[in-house]
Amino acid sequence: MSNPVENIRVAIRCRGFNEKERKAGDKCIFSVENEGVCLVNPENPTDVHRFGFDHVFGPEAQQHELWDQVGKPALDKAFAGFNTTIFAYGQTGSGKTFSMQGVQGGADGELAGIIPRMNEALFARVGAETAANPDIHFLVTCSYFEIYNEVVYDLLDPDNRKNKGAGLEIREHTVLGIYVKGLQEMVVDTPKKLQALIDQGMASRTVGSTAMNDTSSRSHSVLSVKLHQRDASDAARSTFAKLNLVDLAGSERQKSTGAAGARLREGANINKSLSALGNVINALVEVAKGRKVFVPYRNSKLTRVLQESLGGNSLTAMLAAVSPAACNFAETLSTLQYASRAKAIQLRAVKNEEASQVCMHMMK
Ligand SMILES: Nc1ncnc2c1ncn2[C@@H]1O[C@H](COP(=O)(O)OP(=O)(O)OP(=O)(O)O)[C@@H](O)[C@H]1O
Repeated sequence: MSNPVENIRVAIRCRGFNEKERKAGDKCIFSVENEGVCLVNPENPTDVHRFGFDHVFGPEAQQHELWDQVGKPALDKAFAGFNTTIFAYGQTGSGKTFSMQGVQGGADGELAGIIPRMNEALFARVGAETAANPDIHFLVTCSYFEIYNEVVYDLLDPDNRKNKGAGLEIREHTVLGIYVKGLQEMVVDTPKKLQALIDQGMASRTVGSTAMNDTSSRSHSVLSVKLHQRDASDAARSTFAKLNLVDLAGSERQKSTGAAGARLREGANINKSLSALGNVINALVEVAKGRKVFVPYRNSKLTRVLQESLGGNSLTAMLAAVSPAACNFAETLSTLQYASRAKAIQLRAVKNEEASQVCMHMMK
C-alpha cells in the first residue's frame, strides 16, 4: 500500500426505537435501500430525502458487523503504517457511544463496540505477528482526552481532571503532527491493561442527563492508540501509526434537550464546535473540487485536533448515528446532510516511515 488518495468513508447507523419514542407511538421515517437510505418528512410524505453511503447499518445490525466493515479495515491500515481515524457523529442519544464503546456483558461480549473489539484484535495481531517473525517488535501506547467547553482535559490523569479549568495546549510537530502537550502517554502490552485505561477514561468523561439521553456525553473524546513496529532485520520497514477513535458529543437543538444552566452552556459549546467541524468539512469539499479555499481548522479545539484526520495524513471513517423516529426528523436530516457532504473529502495518507524513525528513539 503506498500513499493512497481516498475519500472519507462514511457509514450510517440507525438504531431501533427507544423507550420514549415507542411510548409516544412515534412513526418510523427511516429505511435502508441498498447502500443508501431514505428519510421521509412526517409532515409531508412527498418530501423524501435519499442519500448514498459507503455502508448502512439498520436497526437490526449487530456490533460485529460494524466492526467488520468499519473497525477492522482501520486496524489493518494502522498495521500497514497509516494513521487512521474513526469518528462518531450524530444527535444526542442516537447511538454514538453504543457504537464506539458498546455495552459490557452480554453473551460472548456481542454488545462490545468498536473500541473494545479494536483492543482485542490489536493485541491478537501483535501476538500472531511476533510469533511468526521474532524480528518484529511492537510498542503500543495510548492517550485519552476530552474536549469539554473548549478545554482539553487528560482523561488518564486524575490531577488534570481535579484541576478543571487548566486545560492542555494543542501543538504541532513537524514530523509527528498535531499533539496535545503534556498528555499522558501510557505504554500498554496487554488488552487488559488497555481496557483498564479505557474504563478509567470513560469513568472520567463528562456525562450529564438531558431530556434526550440519561447518560449523554457532554464532551468530545479522543482515544489515541499508537502502534510502533520495528523490524530488527530491516530498519527501513519500521513504521508508526496513530489510531484515533473519536466519540463526539451529540448535536442537539436546545428546545428538544430541555437544557438549562450548565447543560445549556455545554450545549452551546458542543453546537459551536460541531458547526466549526461543519465549516471545515464544507471547505474541504471545495478543496476536493480543486478550489483554493481557506480551511478554518483553528476555529475550535475539535477541528484543530481532527485536522490530520480530516484533511491530512490519515485514512478516516465517519460513523453517523441516527434515530428512526418521526420526532427526530430535523436532526436526522441534518446528520445525513452533514455525513453526505463529508463523503467528498479526499485524504492523502502517507505511510509513516519517517515518523517511525523519530518514534524508534522511544523504543530504545
Ligand atoms: N444500535 C443500538 N442497539 C441497542 N441500543 C442502542 C443502540 N444505539 C443506542 N442504543 C442505546 O440508546 C441509548 C443512547 O445511546 P448512546 O449513549 O450511545 O447515544 P449517544 O449518541 O452516544 O448520545 P450522547 O451524544 O447524548 O452521548 C443507550 O442506552 C444505548 O445503549
